[in-house]
Amino acid sequence: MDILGKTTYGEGRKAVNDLFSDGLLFTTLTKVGKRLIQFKNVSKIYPNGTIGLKNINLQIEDGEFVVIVGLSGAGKSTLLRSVNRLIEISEGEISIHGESITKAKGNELYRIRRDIGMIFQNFNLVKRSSVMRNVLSGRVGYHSTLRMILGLFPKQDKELAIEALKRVNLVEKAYVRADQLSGGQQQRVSIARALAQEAKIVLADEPVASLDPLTTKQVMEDLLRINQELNITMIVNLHSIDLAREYATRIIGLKDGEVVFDGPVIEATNDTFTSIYGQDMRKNEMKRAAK
Ligand SMILES: Nc1ncnc2c1ncn2[C@@H]1O[C@H](COP(=O)(O)OP(=O)(O)OP(=O)(O)O)[C@@H](O)[C@H]1O
Repeated sequence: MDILGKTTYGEGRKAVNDLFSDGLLFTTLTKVGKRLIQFKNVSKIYPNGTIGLKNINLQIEDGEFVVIVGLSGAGKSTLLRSVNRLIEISEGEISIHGESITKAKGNELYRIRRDIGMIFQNFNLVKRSSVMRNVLSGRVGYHSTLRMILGLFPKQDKELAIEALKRVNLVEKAYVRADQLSGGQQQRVSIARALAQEAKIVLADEPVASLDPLTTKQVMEDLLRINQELNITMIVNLHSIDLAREYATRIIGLKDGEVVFDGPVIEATNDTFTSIYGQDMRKNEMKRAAK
């Protein structure tokens, strides 16, 4: 059976067709070409001397669903946040589709970042604003600051925001205040914000860490659906081995700032996870799964 399940997949396909017929996301989808994220000899040493990353060399291809796993403190957030320079690396270079984000300045940096959406554990929404306003904030990179302060979003942006909300099944909440939604719904609003941004890459830093199992599944399914249907590259930090196995096409295991495993999900055996997490952690996870 398709991993998405027949119903959601069918609905998703219909949404894609609708978007094409509206012409809304047509430009976005036709712009999609081959992209990749490349880490060359990347290290990060924090000002207090802590090593965050040690000589990372990676290449992530267009459309991959990469899950980064590792113990707390292994360097997952540092790796993820270095992609869009939320964290500045100390050595090496990161390039995106052949352009160095490490060296980019001013408008060039702004333009590269516009293609990268970010999803946080705590959702990072403006809680007192409406869902719609939060989703529209994904468009700020496309307009002047003055226009954004005045909230003057063009009609096409509003249509894009509505389509993004439809994709995460939240269109009926468009004019509800963000803090009136459940945690899972708020996370799906942040996914819609990344869609409205027309991000080509989504970085998700522990996106389900504060959610219950059912909501976790909904959020992971949304991420998978936009990965598969819009070919948006996903890089997701997760603590759960089971979720990594279920959703990733590729798993990167980090330990003490170094890549200790990098391969397709099928090659990530129990021994692989034991080497990343240690014996006790792996056993705990297996016990939980058996319950
Ligand atoms: N701002 C900082 N200053 C100093 N050290 C830091 C800073 N941020 C992270 N570190 C350290 O860098 C290392 C990697 O941290 P990072 O947050 O990337 O790990 P992680 O795998 O994401 O952990 P978790 O799963 O707990 O979020 C850890 O030793 C951490 O203590």
